[in-house]
Amino acid sequence: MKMPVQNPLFPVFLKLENLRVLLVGGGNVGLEKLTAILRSSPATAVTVVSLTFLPALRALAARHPAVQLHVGSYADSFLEGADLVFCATDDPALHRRIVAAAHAARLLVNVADTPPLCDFYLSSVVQKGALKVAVSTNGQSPTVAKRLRAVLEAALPDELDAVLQKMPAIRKQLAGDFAAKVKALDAVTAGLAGAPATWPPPPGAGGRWPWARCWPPGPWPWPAGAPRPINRWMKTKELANY
Ligand SMILES: C[C@@]1(CC(=O)O)c2cc3[nH]c(cc4nc(cc5[nH]c(cc(n2)[C@H]1CCC(=O)O)[C@@](C)(CC(=O)O)[C@@H]5CCC(=O)O)C(CC(=O)O)=C4CCC(=O)O)c(CCC(=O)O)c3CC(=O)O
Ligand SMILES: NC(=O)C1=CN([C@@H]2O[C@H](COP(=O)(O)OP(=O)(O)OC[C@H]3O[C@@H](n4cnc5c(N)ncnc54)[C@H](O)[C@@H]3O)[C@@H](O)[C@H]2O)C=CC1
Repeated sequence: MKMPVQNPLFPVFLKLENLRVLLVGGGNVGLEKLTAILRSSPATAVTVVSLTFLPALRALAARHPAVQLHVGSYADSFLEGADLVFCATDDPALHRRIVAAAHAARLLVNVADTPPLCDFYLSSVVQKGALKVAVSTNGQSPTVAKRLRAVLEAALPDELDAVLQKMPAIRKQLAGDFAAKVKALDAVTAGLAGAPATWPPPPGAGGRWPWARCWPPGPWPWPAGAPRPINRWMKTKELANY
């Protein structure tokens, strides 16, 4: 029997800085959306249309030269030249009109607080240097997504970025055909995923993500005889110094 798909959303990482974004609404929710956009993609050309703007949104826009503020009411003409649309006003009827007009122009729309009207959702974003992890709960609980972000942020070692910075150079040094390179890269990075787990987890660890709580990895020196935590992140450190 076919299992139902729990989350049919298709994840992609957009080059948002190559696109033009229209954001309608300059209040609290508009500020949240603009913050999320600029945190990941600070050079994005965002046009914000709103009757009023929160001072914090004006301040954020002032720090990002590609953001333009238009004081006034939304009009369909703002959709011309937009690639992606965010609705964040306090007017649900306006949101429905914007979605209809945007869809007529084959544009994708995100409507704050109205999942059924969204073509895409925002995610909670974990960032460590070049590494980016996006968390989606399929709209079930943004709060759980936010909590998971914090868990992952704490669990992922800072050395991971050093590893990522080194990988292109390592890849360049490898000889052989594509398959041989994949094999060599798999071998170089085996420590990231391969260290065998110990069970039961060490004291202080537990719950669903014992390894996540093992970072930093427990007391030092580790008590004699106590089982070692999973040491995949120690391997990461070694690889960072490769
Ligand atoms: C469907 C989705 C569409 C979209 O907005 O893209 C959506 C919808 C709704 N959000 C609501 C409320 C809250 N949203 C947050 C926070 C975030 N919401 C985000 C995404 C999403 N929110 C998309 C699904 C994401 C997923 O799949 O998990 C995050 C991840 C990304 C971002 O927005 O940047 C960001 C966390 C960023 C971070 O910190 O990492 C908090 C918590 C807080 O603010 O602290 C609350 C209050 C607590 C609560 O209700 O949980 C409500 C109810 C409104 C009401 O009750 O009136 C709806 C509507 C509904 O659920 O019906
Ligand atoms: N602030 C929050 O954390 C939450 C908000 N909501 C809901 O989300 C909606 C938005 O909330 P906020 O951002 O706090 O409201 P807000 O009142 O701070 O912002 C709404 C913005 O929309 C603009 N606007 C209204 N009509 C417009 C039009 N025709 N053209 C252009 N701009 C227009 C206003 O000028 C204002 O800047 C509300 O319906 C609210 O009930 C729901 C949950 C939490």
